[in-house]
Amino acid sequence: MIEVDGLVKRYGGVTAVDGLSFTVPPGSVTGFLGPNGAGKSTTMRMILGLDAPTAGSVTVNGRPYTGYRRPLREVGALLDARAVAGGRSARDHLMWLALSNGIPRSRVDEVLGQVGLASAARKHAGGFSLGMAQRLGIAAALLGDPPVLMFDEPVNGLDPDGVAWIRTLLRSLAAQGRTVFLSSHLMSEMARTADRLVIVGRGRLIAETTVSGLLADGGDDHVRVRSAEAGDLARLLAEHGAAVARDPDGALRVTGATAGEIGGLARARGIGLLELSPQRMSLEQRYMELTRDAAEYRAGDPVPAPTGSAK
Ligand SMILES: Nc1ncnc2c1ncn2[C@@H]1O[C@H](COP(=O)(O)OP(=O)(O)OP(=O)(O)O)[C@@H](O)[C@H]1O
Repeated sequence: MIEVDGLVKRYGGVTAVDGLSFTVPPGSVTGFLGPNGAGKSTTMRMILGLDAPTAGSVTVNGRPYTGYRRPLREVGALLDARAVAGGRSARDHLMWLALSNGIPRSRVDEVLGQVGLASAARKHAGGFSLGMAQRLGIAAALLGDPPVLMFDEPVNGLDPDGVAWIRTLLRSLAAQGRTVFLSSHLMSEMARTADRLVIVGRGRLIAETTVSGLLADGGDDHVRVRSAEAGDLARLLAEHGAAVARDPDGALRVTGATAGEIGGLARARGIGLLELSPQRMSLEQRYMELTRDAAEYRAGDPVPAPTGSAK
């Protein structure tokens, strides 16, 4: 369990984290989401005691991370896959970590096998591809068999096989009852990996929810209906208490009635339908809507087509 309480971090005039409170419970994968610059990495560094909070506190299984004598046995973390001394072999790197944390040497070969690096164990980590470096970082996180695991953007730069492998690994670690916390700015990735979501923007909490909860809160569900007798249908639906608006292409945008109810009313009145489709806001759209005001950098309007260009 990770408990973040009123956390604040200021760097000079920049407030990177601004009164953040949330909980990461065991037994599930919790995604930490937010646009670039939202304060995710800063928060993760404070969880690991690599940065001191300006205010507030954070505990891991009830104690500050820095209070643990053998921290790798409590929390395994991958913050920056490239932060491995390049001259060492993968095996030596892990061996050094194991010895300094009182972890049996036999764990080194175990975790190298688990992440698929057994055949590269004696190669210099400095020559590793990004995917291999990510795997080595994950091996280091798993080394102490810790109950809490934390990963900053673990799928960055990985090929689809690597992404699928990490997803399965994270889910199995959570299924074993561990606390799994990972950051990403990609909602699509989180939707497939996380159960719970902590969404931040400009250092503040925007939502602490589940993937299904976020979808259910969408609030913009409607039914799109097209008919050659759209005017009659719109009047009929309004008489039955539905709200009807027009899309630019002439389709009706109906709220307050299900697709089944609309179809039933139209059939009873002999009105033919050309299209009847329930519309749900996607997780990605919902996320964009929530973080719209929090994005630090946002693209401007699309570049207009040159005038007089052929269509
Ligand atoms: N050491 C530092 N000194 C000054 N400002 C910093 C420092 N570290 C982070 N910041 C600033 O704090 C804010 C939050 O940065 P942080 O890296 O935590 O965000 P993030 O959510 O991890 O972003 P990204 O998705 O781009 O990695 C940013 O405005 C960043 O410029």
